[in-house]
Amino acid sequence: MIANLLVGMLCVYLLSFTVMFLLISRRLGGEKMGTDAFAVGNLALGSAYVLQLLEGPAGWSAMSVANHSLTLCALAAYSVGGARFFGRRTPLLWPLVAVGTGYALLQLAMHWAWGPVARYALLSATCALCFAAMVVVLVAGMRTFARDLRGEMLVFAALIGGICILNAMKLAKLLAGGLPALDMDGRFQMIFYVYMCSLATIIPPSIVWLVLRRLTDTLRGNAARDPLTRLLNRRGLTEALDAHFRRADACARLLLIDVDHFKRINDRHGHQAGDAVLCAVADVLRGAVRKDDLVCRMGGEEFAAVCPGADDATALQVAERIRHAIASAAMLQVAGGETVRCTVTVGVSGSFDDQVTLARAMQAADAALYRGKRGGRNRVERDASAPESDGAPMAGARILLAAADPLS
Ligand SMILES: Nc1nc2c(ncn2[C@@H]2O[C@H](COP(=O)(O)OP(=O)(O)OP(=O)(O)O)[C@@H](O)[C@H]2O)c(=O)[nH]1
Repeated sequence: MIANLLVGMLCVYLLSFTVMFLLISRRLGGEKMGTDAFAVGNLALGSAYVLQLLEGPAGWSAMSVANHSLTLCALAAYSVGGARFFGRRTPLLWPLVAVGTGYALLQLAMHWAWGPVARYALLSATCALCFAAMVVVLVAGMRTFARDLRGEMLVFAALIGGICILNAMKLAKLLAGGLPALDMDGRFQMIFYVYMCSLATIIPPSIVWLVLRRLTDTLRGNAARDPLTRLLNRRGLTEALDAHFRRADACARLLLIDVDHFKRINDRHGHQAGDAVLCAVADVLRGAVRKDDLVCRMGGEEFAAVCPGADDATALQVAERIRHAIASAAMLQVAGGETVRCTVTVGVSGSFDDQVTLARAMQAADAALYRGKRGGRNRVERDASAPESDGAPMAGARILLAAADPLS
């Protein structure tokens, strides 16, 4: 009686979360993060338990065969949901049809060859194996595809490990005592369904939490990135620098990088070509800086690179590397075979070590950049007010570099 009540509660949990997952997946539109598959999984498992309530004591009936097949389909749907959550394009419909039909035929064969106990034992053994495989995938995922969700994967692995053990115990009981082991008033079935109810209470909201976490991470990432080039934007740079200054008190230097005569590229080749050139510049910048440097699009055709821990000499080297890399790169091939090239002028600040001194560094780099523009473009200028420290090899306040301007 109590076990039947628990199964009834299970049906309510599972079916209400079916609706919840469906609503979330509709709301998410394109990137559903597996919520559609989780809805199908819950629907299949909820329906299986409804059939179990309707079919009465364990035995042979079409309802029981459908119940076992739906249970297996639910496991397949949850696996597909998990794979989709982690970005794998996994089909849902044909695996479910294959699992459902294949398992129904297998049940018939088992029942015909070895009788009803074998059919129930097959379900417990298959479930135990599937859950064990899920635990292995979750634990492996903690080191590979789900490194950012270690805690969550551990909790899922522990919960699923529990139901795996209970299924293995059910198998042992069935093999030892036959169908009476599945008596719904027995102690074991009570424990089994209390555990299942706990799982149904904990796992679906945890999946909703995972989806929420992914969404907020994506939103935060989008708010911190420039949509055209996917470089950090000003806000992303400020946040990244906050995090850097919290971790280390080493100073940094700022490079302001402005594409020369960018308006001419737009005017000559169109705004779309201009956008493509900005993306190509962003790619060159990514490749020209060191691993720990931050690259950002400040807006328009202006970019910035922050070099944490760099002294004057290093910052100037990075600036010159960037200038040279951009000047030598073919940015875009336009109709008629013409190659679009561009140059940049770079203003290098003195050192800064927090947000307040960053604002000053920004002004100084901007002033240096302005001088570079007035001085003919395609060059690196350093902050004239900053003392030449750290053995910087610059003799004067500025370096003027190969100034052949391909656009002038
Ligand atoms: N294609 C494209 N153009 C942009 C974007 N943002 C700003 N621009 C254009 O960039 C041009 C910047 O022009 P200016 O500020 O005169 O600078 P410039 O032509 O690069 O000249 P100097 O900086 O003095 O060398 C303007 O024509 C803007 O419309 C963008 O996202 N895409």
